[in-house]
Amino acid sequence: MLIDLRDLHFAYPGGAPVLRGASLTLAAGERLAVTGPNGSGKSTLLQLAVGLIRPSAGKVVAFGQERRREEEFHEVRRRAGLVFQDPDDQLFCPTVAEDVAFGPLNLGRSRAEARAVVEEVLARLGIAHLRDRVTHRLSGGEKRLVTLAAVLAMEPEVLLLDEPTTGLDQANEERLTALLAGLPQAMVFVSHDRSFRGRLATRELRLQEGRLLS
Ligand SMILES: Nc1ncnc2c1ncn2[C@@H]1O[C@H](COP(=O)(O)OP(=O)(O)OP(=O)(O)O)[C@@H](O)[C@H]1O
Repeated sequence: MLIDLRDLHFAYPGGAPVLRGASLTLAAGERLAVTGPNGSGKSTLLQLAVGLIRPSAGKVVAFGQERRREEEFHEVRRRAGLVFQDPDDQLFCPTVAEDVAFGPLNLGRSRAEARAVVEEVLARLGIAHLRDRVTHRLSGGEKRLVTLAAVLAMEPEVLLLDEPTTGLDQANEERLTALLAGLPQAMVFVSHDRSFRGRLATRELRLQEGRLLS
């Protein structure tokens, strides 16, 4: 099992419980869709999986080990790439090329290697033309594709995607669906888009009243 979330409980400070015994497993080769009403805790679940927040009860097991401390989650975040729901939470460099190169450079790749990865990933996503653009001036859909490029550039073993098609036009949604369907990585993706889920998911879970139901 790549990711194994066991009986997670979670509430934001001062808030009502969001998760009340949520469990999920992700095996190699799976593309698991998570659905559920607005505010049901789907983004919260992805953030728990990579340790950006910690459960009040339950276990996060990732890549064969239980993860509790911050250092234990560093490895999880290297191996499982999270694409945030809001691209502005993810992009922080002046230009697209710098944002996409940041991960590979941080993982110890040389400048030349990082540049090659940037070119390759941008081409795969059909956004080579955005390479030298100023990130914060991109459109919503363009930003989303750049966040995906930034995560794919790190070649994670698992992808965690929070509403990856929001803001994409039909052509880009088609391209993204084909790209994701062709990737070898297991993924968990949150999506309200039924047709996208239908085309990509190998399994679907619904988050309701704090628990995941199949
Ligand atoms: N940082 C935070 N502090 C306090 N409450 C939060 C925070 N983030 C989310 N919440 C609340 O926790 C609940 C779950 O939020 P979450 O974003 O996980 O839902 P979601 O299922 O992803 O929703 P959507 O489909 O609208 O994206 C919501 O009620 C939300 O308002």
